[in-house]
Amino acid sequence: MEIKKVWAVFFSPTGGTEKVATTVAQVAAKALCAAYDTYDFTLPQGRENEVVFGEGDLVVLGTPVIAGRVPNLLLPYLKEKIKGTGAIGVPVVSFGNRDYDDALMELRNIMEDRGFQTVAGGAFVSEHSFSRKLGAGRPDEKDHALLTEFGEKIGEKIKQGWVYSQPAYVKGEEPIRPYFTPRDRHEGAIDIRKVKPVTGESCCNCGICAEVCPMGAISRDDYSLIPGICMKCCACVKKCPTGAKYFDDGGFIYHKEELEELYERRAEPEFFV
Ligand SMILES: Cc1cc2nc3c(=O)[nH]c(=O)nc-3n(C[C@H](O)[C@H](O)[C@H](O)COP(=O)(O)O)c2cc1C
Repeated sequence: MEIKKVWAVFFSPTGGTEKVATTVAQVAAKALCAAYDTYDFTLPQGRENEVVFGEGDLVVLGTPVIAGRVPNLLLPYLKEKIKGTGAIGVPVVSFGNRDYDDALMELRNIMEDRGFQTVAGGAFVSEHSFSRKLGAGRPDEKDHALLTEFGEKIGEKIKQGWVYSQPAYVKGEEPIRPYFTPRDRHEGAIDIRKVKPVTGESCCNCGICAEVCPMGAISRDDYSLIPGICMKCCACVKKCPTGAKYFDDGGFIYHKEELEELYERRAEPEFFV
């Protein structure tokens, strides 16, 4: 099977998933002596048109893990606008040092349904969207060695004459489990679905927050207003040059602090080739 082009295709509000998908795809392209290209569907304009891959393409498709799953706000795009038509697929997810639960298996299943022939899959750690502590500095040198090993193994597997017979094995449970729910001290569910960041006085009206919001949720007339849906990806928080955007919701802060406390240990990437 000849691979002509290896693609890194990703949704990456704060850059972790992009690092994961592009590193794996670049290494695999080199191993297969194939061309390399990227497709970024982080911003709303990147999700307007259909993207069709086909025979001769190897697509490394990456999303962050949200509540142990593929981000539900991306499902319409993934299930309607990305087509595999026989391309080889590699699902990759990046998670913030807690766990990836069933996200990798869910992404593999979506790729299969969209006509990709999955050959491998992997879950890698990046800094957690909510935090500067959780997964800080990840993917680091040790992660890069594993990302490289994964990309090389994909190349080797295909060069050795791999022929598709069934979806790639990845870790996860089927049926896919429900979304991970944060809990308070009394085991009550913390519902952060409607929570949105607030804007402090240091806002200098540069508009970067509105430009980087993957949901196009921030008003272009008044950057302190968020009329659209917020997925809490924290692109606006982490990319604000003056630190003006932040979350002040009690449930959100409790959950973030609890994550930082409970998941201080180093989670390791896992890949399946
Ligand atoms: C709403 C939300 C839920 C998340 N849930 C999880 C989770 O269940 N497990 C985990 O380890 N990380 C979780 N994360 C962290 C992201 O998966 C992680 O930071 C990811 O690398 C971000 O990708 P990006 O840098 O490409 O934006 C969550 C992030 C957000 C915004």
